[in-house]
Order: sequence, then C-alpha cells, then structure tokens
Amino acid sequence: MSSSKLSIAIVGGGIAGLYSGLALQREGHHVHIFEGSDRVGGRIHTHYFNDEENQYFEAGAMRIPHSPHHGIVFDLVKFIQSSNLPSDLQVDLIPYKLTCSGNFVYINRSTPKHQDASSTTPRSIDWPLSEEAKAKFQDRSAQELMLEAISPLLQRLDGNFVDGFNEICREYDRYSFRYYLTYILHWPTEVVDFIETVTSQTNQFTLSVTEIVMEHIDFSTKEWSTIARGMSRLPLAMAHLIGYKNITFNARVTGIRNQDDGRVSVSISGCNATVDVTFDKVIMAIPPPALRMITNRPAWSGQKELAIRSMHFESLYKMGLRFKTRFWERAGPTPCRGGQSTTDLPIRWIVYPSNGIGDDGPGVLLVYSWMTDADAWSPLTPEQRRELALSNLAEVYNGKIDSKDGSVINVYDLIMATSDTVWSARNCTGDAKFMPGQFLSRFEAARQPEGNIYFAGEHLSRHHTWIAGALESAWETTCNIIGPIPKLGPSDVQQTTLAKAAEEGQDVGGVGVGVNKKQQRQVLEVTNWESTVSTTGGIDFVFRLRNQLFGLDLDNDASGRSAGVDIARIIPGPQGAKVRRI
Ligand SMILES: Cc1cc2nc3c(=O)[nH]c(=O)nc-3n(C[C@H](O)[C@H](O)[C@H](O)COP(=O)(O)OP(=O)(O)OC[C@H]3O[C@@H](n4cnc5c(N)ncnc54)[C@H](O)[C@@H]3O)c2cc1C
Repeated sequence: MSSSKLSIAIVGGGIAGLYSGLALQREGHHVHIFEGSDRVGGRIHTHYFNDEENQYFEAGAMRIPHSPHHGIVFDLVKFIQSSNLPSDLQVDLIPYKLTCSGNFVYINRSTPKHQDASSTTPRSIDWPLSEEAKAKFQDRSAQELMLEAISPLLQRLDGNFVDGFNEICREYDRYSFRYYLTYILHWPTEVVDFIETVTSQTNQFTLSVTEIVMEHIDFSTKEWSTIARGMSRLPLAMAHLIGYKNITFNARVTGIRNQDDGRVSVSISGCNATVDVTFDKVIMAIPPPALRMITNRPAWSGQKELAIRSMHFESLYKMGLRFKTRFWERAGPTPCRGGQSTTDLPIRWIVYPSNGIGDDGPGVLLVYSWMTDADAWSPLTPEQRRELALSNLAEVYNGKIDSKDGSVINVYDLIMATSDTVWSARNCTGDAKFMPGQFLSRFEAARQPEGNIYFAGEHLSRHHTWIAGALESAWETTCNIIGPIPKLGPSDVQQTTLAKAAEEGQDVGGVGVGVNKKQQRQVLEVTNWESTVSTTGGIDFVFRLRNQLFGLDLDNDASGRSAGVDIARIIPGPQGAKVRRI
C-alpha cells in the first residue's frame, strides 16, 4: 500500500476498467468509474430471454481457453469465488465445448458434411482448384495446411514469449497473412481462400501475420470454460466488490483537461448537464473508436493520435435464437451437442450452447460472424436480420428428423424469440484485429501515458480480442501508475479484509505473509496470532488481531510501509506460535 492515497477516475466500466478499479482499491486508492451506458461489462454481455434456466446467449465474450495466456482470467475468477459474495452473484465455471463430433461444414450449398476443419479437404467440399493445385492440395485438410503454415512461427513463442513475439513482429508483421501464404509459402490463391473459408472468416487473412499467429495460439487450446448462468456475472460480481457508490452509469465522458497542478479534470455528460470532476490521475479504459470521439481534450503525441485513429477493429455480429426445442442436439445425421458448425451463408458459424446440453424444452442457438461477414448485417433492419438468420438455418435444418420424437424439423414453427447485437454499431465497433504493421508501429505508442492520463483495454495487449488481454492491459496500466503490484488472485480477498480490519482496529484471525512489493517476494510469514510477534529491526506495519497488536518488520527496508510493503495473504491457520522470515 503506498503512503499517499490517490484519487483515480476510470473511464469505462468494461472488464479492463473494473479490474483496474479493484486492483487500485486493494492498494488503498480511491477510484470512481464513469460508464457511458447503463450497465457494466462492455463487451461482456449476456442476453437473458427470461429468468428460466439456460434461456440466454452471450452477445459478447463467451469462452475462455485454459491456456497459460489466459491465467489472469482464472485467477480473477478465484479471487471472486473467495470473496464471500451473495449466492446470486457467485461466479462458477462450467466446461465450454469448442467442438463436437456432430459439427458440420456447409459450403457452396452442398449437403451438410459431418466433418470439421481437421477433415475438410478441397475434394470433400468440391472446392474448385486448378489442375496444378489439385495435385498438391486437394486431399489436405484445412487444419493440416494451417498448421503447416503457422507451426514454424508458433515454435518461436515456445521459449521467452515476448522475445519470440518481437521476433515474429520484426520479420513478418508488415505482411498480411494472405501475403505470407501466397508470396512466401507460394500457395495458390484458391488454396488460401479454401483455408480462410474453413478455418476463419471472409478477409481475415488480410490481417497481419502476427495477428493470425496469436489467434491460432488460442484456438488450438483443447480445454475451455464459460461462466455458468452467463458471462455477465463476472463484471457484475466485480462491480459489487468495487461498490456501486463508486460507479456512475449513463456518465459519458466527453472531455479531459490537464490542470495546472498536474491533476486531470474529466467532463461527464449525463442526460441534461455536463459536470467536471478533478482527479489525481485518469485511466481511459475505452476502445480507440470511443476515445477518438472525445475531442475536448489536449493533443497527444503524433504517434498516439495516429494509433488511436488507425488501430484496426473488426466488426462482430451475433444473434441468439430461442427455439421451442434443442433440435440441433438430435437432428440426424449431424447432431451437435456443443461446438460450432461452419457455413459460408451470411450466418457463417452456428454456435451450439455448452450450457444445458440435453435439456428438454426450449434452448438458444447462436449465429456468429466476423469482419466482412459481420459488416454485411449492419444495413439490415432487425426484422430483416431475423428473417435472414431463420432462412439460413432453415436451409440447413428444415426437413431433418428430430430423433427424440420423429418430428420433422421446421425452424419457422419452432422459433420463439430472437435478439442480436451489431457490435460495429456500438462505440467499441468490434474487437482489435491489427492490420499489417500495426503491432510494430502503433501498439507501443497507444500504450504510453500522456502525463497523468493513462490508457487500458484489450487493444493495448498482445493478447487483444480476449478478456485476458483486457485484464493484462489493466494490470500493466495499474502498475505504471502505482508501481509493481501482484495480480488479483484468491489471496487478495483476505488481504483486503486484513488491511481494512487493521485500519478499523478490528480483530481478524489467520496467518499473514508480508510481501515486499518492490521485489515482489514474500519476506515474512506470521503463523499464529495468539503469540507475540518477534521481529528483527523496526516494525513497519502494525495491526490488531484477536485483541493484540502485531507488527511486521519487512526486511531491512528502512522506508518500510511507504516503500510499498503490504500484507498480501492470510490463510486461516491453527493457533500456534511464531513469526518466521521466508
Ligand atoms: C462478439 C464478441 C465475442 C467475444 N468473444 C470472446 C470470448 O469468447 N472470449 C474472450 O476472452 N473474449 C471475447 N471477446 C473479447 C472481450 O469481450 C473483450 O476483449 C473485452 O471484454 C474488452 O474489455 P475492455 O474493458 O477493454 O473494453 P469494453 O468491454 O469495450 O469496455 C469499455 C467500456 O467503456 C464504455 N465507454 C465507451 N466510451 C465511453 C465514454 N466516452 N465514457 C464512459 N464510458 C465509455 C463502454 O460502454 C464500455 O462499457 C469478445 C468480444 C465480442 C464483442
């Protein structure tokens, strides 16, 4: 905990803003979040058709890969789980099925083929190839070709990730993935089109090589999770912990000004007035398209302005369709219990829910498209979008037999309700997906603070387009403001409790471990609160437990607590006796 408490405004109540808020509060700072909409979560948003179980779909983020790159998300979940939240706010993970053996490919209007990217070859879907290309490629699967192209690049990330990443950037970031396949690997255009159609979405291969490599790392993960009863529970739990008195909704920030004393004022526009509030520091946890629309602010460095204007965001489109039955789980010959099917229709991917698999009664199906495929939905009215999605699903499903009761599936008879989100029409416009050269030339500039104005959000992480990226960026930004701090994890809850109880002179029991934040290592463990603490050197931090005063001596750091020494972990332990140095 640093000695002076800062007041920090956080603009944006998405997961990045919320994470910064929690981390700063843990360190004893005052935060206030200004959120432009009427809810927290931003691009994490569950649409509930009603209160019944499993009658929802994820309009935004829906799945978390169990990969080391996403550890920060799982630590956050553990943090929340150990926070003693009321049961209606608890966050539980359930398995998410990325694939299922019944998933199919429906391309060029041929019969749905019971196969996925690992078995779809140009021959199996009659993909047109030149005679020359046929000889080499017609029996090779899209996934196999993708792996062949990308494996040498992935290997560079096996050692030190940042070094490997920088190496890929230096050598390939200026190229689009399509250029890489066509001019470096010399693959025919029609083969590149085939791989893009089956493994990705239209025009994705115009993105940088680095972007596609990063995407591939995540989608090759085997185990995935989602949050039971909806992803929105994650930001809602965080908002509860931050305290709603520290969050203002419908508070769109429209201006930022530097004050002469170095502090920063933010202008917040509500429904009928604009107010200015001054803070020590401000974190802009909003995506570049939203940041760009705040013109009442100082000019920042030329590189930063360019980055804000140009960092590429791709459109995303999702519709949830609630049907009277989960017919897709029983539709022969390709029943899908989870995973997703690939089509080249406007709906592109059909995503089958991982929650409620096997339930009787109504269920919710999801259609999902990216980039050029997503853009095509935005000029349509909601009614036209619903009609189109249904007709696409009818093309694939109508006339199949539901094995439960032998009925003939007709999606027009089964539909109950739809809801969709055109993310390109929201202030985030989609997700960060960089064009060639943007990791090299935009990324660092976009991350740099401007005086006491800091920036956070998924787009500022190498792992952007993911919740993990948003959290990593929020954590890095928080460290830039107050110095190195540990990420949120299961132990932080007890830490907060102890620090608060100590401040208020209350009793708490357990075992404490001191952390010298400068070195980020454990230096002292207190294993019993009933005994007197014996320390060498000066006492840096005093607190009261079971009606006794305890002090922590944190190494020989003369500046003690003000240098950033804090209790980091308390584990309930047996009564015993001593303090020992670790
Ligand atoms: C369709 C879709 C699917 C996705 N799927 C996954 C997935 O499966 N797994 C995964 O890990 N990630 C996924 N993501 C990505 C993930 O959701 C995002 O990376 C992450 O939620 C971004 O968080 P953020 O805080 O950076 O930004 P945001 O969530 O965009 O938060 C920014 C907040 O700022 C607010 N705001 C904007 N302008 C202002 C202003 N001027 N004043 C005040 N407030 C403002 C916005 O209302 C918003 O609440 C998906 C995203 C989308 C859209």
